[in-house]
Amino acid sequence: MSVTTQLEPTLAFLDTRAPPSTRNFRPDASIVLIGCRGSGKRSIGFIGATHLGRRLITEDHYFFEATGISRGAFFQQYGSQEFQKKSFELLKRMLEGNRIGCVIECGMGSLSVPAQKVLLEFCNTNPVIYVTRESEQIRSLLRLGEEEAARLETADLAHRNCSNLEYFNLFDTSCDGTETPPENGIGNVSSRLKYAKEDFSSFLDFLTGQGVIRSGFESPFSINALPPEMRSYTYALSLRLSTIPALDLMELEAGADAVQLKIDTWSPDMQRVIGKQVATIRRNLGVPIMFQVEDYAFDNTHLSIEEKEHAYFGLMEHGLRLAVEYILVDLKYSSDLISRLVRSSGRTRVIGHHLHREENSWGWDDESRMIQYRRAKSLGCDMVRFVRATSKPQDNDTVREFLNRIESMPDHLPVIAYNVGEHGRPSLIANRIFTPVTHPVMQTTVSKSQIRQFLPTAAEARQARYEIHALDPLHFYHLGASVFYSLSPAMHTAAYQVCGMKNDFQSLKVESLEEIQQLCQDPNFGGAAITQPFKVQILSRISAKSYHAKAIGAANTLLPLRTLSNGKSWDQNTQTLLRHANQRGKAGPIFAYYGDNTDFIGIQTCLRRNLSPRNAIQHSKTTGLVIGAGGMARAAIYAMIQMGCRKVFIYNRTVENAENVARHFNSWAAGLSIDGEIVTVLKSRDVAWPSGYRQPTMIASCVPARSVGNQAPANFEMPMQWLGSPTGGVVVELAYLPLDTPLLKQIRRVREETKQAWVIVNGLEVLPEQAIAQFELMTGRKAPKRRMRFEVLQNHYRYEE
Ligand SMILES: O=C1C[C@@](O)(C(=O)O)C[C@@H](O)[C@@H]1O
Repeated sequence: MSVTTQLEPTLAFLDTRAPPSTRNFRPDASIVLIGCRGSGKRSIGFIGATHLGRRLITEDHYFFEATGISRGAFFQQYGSQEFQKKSFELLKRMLEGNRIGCVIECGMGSLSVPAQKVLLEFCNTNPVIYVTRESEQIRSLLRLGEEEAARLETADLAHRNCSNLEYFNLFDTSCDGTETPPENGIGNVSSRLKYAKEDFSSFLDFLTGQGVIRSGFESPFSINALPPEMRSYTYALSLRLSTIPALDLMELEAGADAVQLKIDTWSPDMQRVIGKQVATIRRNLGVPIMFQVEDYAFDNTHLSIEEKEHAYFGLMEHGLRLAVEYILVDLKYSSDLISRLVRSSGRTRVIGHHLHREENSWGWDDESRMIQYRRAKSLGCDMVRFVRATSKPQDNDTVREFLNRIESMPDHLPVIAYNVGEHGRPSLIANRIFTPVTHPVMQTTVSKSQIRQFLPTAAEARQARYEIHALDPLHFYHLGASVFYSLSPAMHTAAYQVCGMKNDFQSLKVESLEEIQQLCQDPNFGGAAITQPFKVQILSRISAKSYHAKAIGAANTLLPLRTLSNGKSWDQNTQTLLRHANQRGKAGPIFAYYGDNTDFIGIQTCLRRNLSPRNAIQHSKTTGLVIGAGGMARAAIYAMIQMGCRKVFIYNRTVENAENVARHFNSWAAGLSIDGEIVTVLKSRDVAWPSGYRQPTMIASCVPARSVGNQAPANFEMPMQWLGSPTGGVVVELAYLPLDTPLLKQIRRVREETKQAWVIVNGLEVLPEQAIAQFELMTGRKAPKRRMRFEVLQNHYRYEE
């Protein structure tokens, strides 16, 4: 094959058309899914519609509704020509009639040429996502022979040209039974597609732009509230595409804020490889991706300069299709090509990249760099990155001067600037945005690149900031009346160690709010996990609360508010709170507190993960049931409401406490103009399930399974008349001492007897999820989730009687 024919897929695309769309869609634009049979579009569509609360339209169903017969039957009855005509007509109508508010799954109709034209046009206004997955998986799912599979794959490629986005539907280990159940030995009907749910939901959050906007307003200390380039000192783990297969990406979590994915090899058909690795990084590390195509990717290709340029921009287009969060474009390319890329970048932020290799120029004083900065800005780049390969230590001093020059300009762009090479480290440590870092695992298992051997790890970079007192060691606590058995210290301490933080975390038994306040006045106080009986009471000592803590009426996370570096104290303004969030990690006098709630996040994460498609939430029909009336019960009710459930029942031994909780939520809901009573009390265990309501499919038990103080253990078992859901549901047990509570034993029994699909989530599954969110609130850094979950499993046996 000649070089030119090899290049065709990339070149043809770039040369003959304008970018397929600007990828700027209105947030409610309908999302269209296309792809071959077996790619998983239907499940993905279902996940997407549930996540966004939209209507799911499938082409097959639409066809059936319109014609009264299935596509197959229509084909049989009217022949191929008539079928093609009808199919096209209906596809067009389905798309054009549903431009907003839906998730649309296209079936086989999208393979015809006229349909692809319509889809291409749709790309101008709507996300059209090509869903693809591992060829072997499609083959085995559809039981195809080699030839048939090859034919399908070739036909499927046409989908790439009539879509503007691409989603690689990574194999989900929660579906094949190879995964150890999370509840370590208690036995479960494991939920399927739990990773796919998380992956595709975050893909959509990015596309619709909902994530950041919502977080900033609702919880200003959440790490999603500010894009990484606006946070202080962020790290980008540098990964080369070709080395990923040799790595266990799960091992690489270490407090990096992004992954810098360097495309270091090239072949004309590598889209699938890149798609798969982008999906793998997302699933394992869950941080934004910075996509960069290296010049040396083309070293062994014998391409001409022009062909390299085409291949480079072909890969960049592919990065945009995968909706990477950041894309780096080399400023050496022509202004035309760069602005074309910027125009089609949608929500992806474009970083103009400028690399200087020469040793003998004027260091960072060189005017050419300012020229490049201005050019990048005028071309519409969102950020600029300057990298200088140097062997002169004095170059580190001039980086700061260069940055000062830029930062003194009005409306300047965020700028990344550092030296690489033997003497580059001080400038890497001083750089504020996306400092490239490596990981200890890569230093040993993957051959070192010349530059990588001089890169710090995220932990080292952070430690260096402690040395110059830019960060202070802080004290964190777990505070409550009976905290002797908490697993929080183990989880948080392990996470500090992984991330190179010099904090400590201890559990302390406290008797009163005064005692809490006294402890938390220390200038080195970093934050506290608050537990019973203080979750509700603590609100009286908190000046600023997240939207969630306010709505729940309880906080489990207490954070200090200190004087800001600009001398200002605080006000309720979100912008001011974001500034406080950006000062995390520094000690100083405390004058007020901020409260948030992560219990609801833990519960919601577990409910979402484990709710089967048959029990997907329907506003008007789904009901929830919460046992208990403490802070955790409030969080459980809120989690269910946040997921779209509009009717939650509550039962508690002391009815009056349940009534207080119900009153709280009902007046909150009235303020949001939600009609009717959202929370209703079940007054006794003997009452029948209220008529007119479906049986609950989401249940959370928030009562201790052991005795607390002089209270007897709840030993709660569910009245059988409340367990009548024919489709089962999810039961979340919040207690984890003992792990196998009377309720869980009962649910397993019921499951055996009735064969109803009840999924059990035990306390050890929720606990790390709330702690992960809490660590992120407390430190502003991505939590090492795997490590925190591992600590729970390692340590809980110590507390079992
Ligand atoms: O309720 C809990 C559990 C917990 O108190 C623990 O036991 O570690 C930690 C709190 O953050 C959380 O809200």
